[in-house]
Amino acid sequence: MISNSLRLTPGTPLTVGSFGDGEALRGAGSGPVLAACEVAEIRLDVLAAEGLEPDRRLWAHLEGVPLLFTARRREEGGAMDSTPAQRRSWLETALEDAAAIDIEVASLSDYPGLLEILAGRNIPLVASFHDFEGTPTTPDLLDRLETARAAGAAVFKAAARVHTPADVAALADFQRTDHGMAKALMGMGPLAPVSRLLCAQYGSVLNYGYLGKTPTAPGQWNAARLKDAIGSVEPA
Ligand SMILES: O=C1C[C@@](O)(C(=O)O)C[C@@H](O)[C@@H]1O
Repeated sequence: MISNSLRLTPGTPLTVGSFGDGEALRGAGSGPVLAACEVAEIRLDVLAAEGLEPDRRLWAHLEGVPLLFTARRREEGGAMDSTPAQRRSWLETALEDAAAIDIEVASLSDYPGLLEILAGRNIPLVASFHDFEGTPTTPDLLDRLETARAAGAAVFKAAARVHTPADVAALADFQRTDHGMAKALMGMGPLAPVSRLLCAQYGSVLNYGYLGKTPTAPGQWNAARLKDAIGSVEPA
C-alpha cells in the first residue's frame, strides 16, 4: 500500500504532479515528488502507450505519495486507443494503491459496478471533462457537474482550451461559484498558466502540473513551480 490518504477540501488547493512518461515515473523518488506536489497522478494510458502494462511494481517505489490514477480515453486526451475493458483492468490494477481515481464524466457508465467498489473502499472519484478545442458554456459545464455529482464524485474537474481572457474568466467564474461540491477548473494552451493560478486562487482543489520533462496537457506548469506559485499568492 502506498498512501491512501487524500483530503479534498473545497478551497484548499492541492498541486497534482502528473508523470508525463514512464521514465519520469521510474526515476522519481518519494522525497522529491512530495516536495513538488501533494498528489501524484499516474496516467495509466500513458504508460500503456509506451508498452508498459500497468502493474503495481511500476509505482511501488513511491512510498508515502498519495497517488491519483487515471486511465484516459483517447477522445479526452488519452495517449492511445483503448477499450473500456482495458481501461477498467488498468484501474483495477491500481485500486490497492489509489488515493483517488479519475474517470471522465462521459465514461462513468462504462464500468458497471466500479463506482460502487470505489465508494466501498472510500476512494474519492474525480469526475473529469476535457475540451481541447475551446471553453464550454456555463450551462454545459453545469450539466456535466450535475452528472458528476449524481455519480457520487468527490470532485468535478474540467480542463478546457482557453483562447481569450474572457475564456479564462469564464472558467474562474465557474470555479468561484458555489455549486456545493469540490471543483477543479483549469485552462489549456498559452493562457493555461494564468488560468491555473487564478482557478487555484478561487479554490480549485486539484491543480495539475507535470513531473519530469513531458507535460500531460498543453500549457501545464512544471509541478514544483506551480506549487510554489500557488503558495505565493493569496486566496481570492
Ligand atoms: O485531466 C487531467 C488534467 C490535465 O488534462 C491538465 O489539463 O492538466 C492533465 C491530465 O493528466 C489530467 O488527467
